[in-house]
Amino acid sequence: MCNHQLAKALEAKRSAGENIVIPYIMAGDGGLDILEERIGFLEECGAAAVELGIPFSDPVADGPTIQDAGQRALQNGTTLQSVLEALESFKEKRSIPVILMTYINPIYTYGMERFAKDCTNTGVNGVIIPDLPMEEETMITGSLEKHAIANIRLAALTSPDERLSEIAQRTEGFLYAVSVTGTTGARNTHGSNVKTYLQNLKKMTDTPVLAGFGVSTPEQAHELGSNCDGVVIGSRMVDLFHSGRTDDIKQLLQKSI
Ligand SMILES: O=P(O)(O)OC[C@@H](O)[C@@H](O)c1c[nH]c2ccccc12
Repeated sequence: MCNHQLAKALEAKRSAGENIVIPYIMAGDGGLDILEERIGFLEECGAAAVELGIPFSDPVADGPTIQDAGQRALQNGTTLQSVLEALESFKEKRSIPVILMTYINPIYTYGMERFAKDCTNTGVNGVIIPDLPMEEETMITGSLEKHAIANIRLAALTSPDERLSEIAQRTEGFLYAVSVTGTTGARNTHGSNVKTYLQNLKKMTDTPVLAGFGVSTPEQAHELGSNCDGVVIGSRMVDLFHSGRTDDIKQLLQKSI
């Protein structure tokens, strides 16, 4: 699968009238040998795609839940390379798109061209690189384009319209609308400005717009999803997997769609 397949998979959900839901999990949290099972389970629960975090020592966009998951994954020796190897080992067995969420540093160390090529080889469809601003992205966009890996851009609540519009034009796969000013983590409410922010982004692109950060309940998923195309659920998912509450994950996903 490639870039086009991510877009296709999301479009299929959108035209079926579903709220698109993408769960985030931390690769290597609980060990890499359970990765196949977790992705398979999320696919079964109706997830549109899976966002897979690569653990990193300095995760500036992450709150405590994902920081802790990253620490657990690093402690058991998880690296970008070992995650790609794990993904390769069961790539024929999954049909759900996989998106890697990684800071630029691990990619830089791995080698950017090698990274893009190995994403294709291991069946990765897209990437989210939160600490790579638009002004710096040309260091990797050539390689990602060459290997047809979707480069999913992030919009921020604090960006002026002109910048948002540029980001919305450039994004591939979907537009990630960061819906809080702050780090990742479950929250009870979103600001009253989020509704107009999402509606505004929707006008800027035909690519699906998904809201993320602070979404942890089906109510929030539908509230935000009613102003865009769906949501990303991260910290809550990480928490539920860590405590082994798979029934709750199933319910959360099925009620959020
Ligand atoms: O954890 P939350 O608040 O549900 O937010 C999603 C998020 O975890 C996931 O998309 C993500 C994890 N780390 C990130 C860093 C930047 C952007 C996005 C992310």
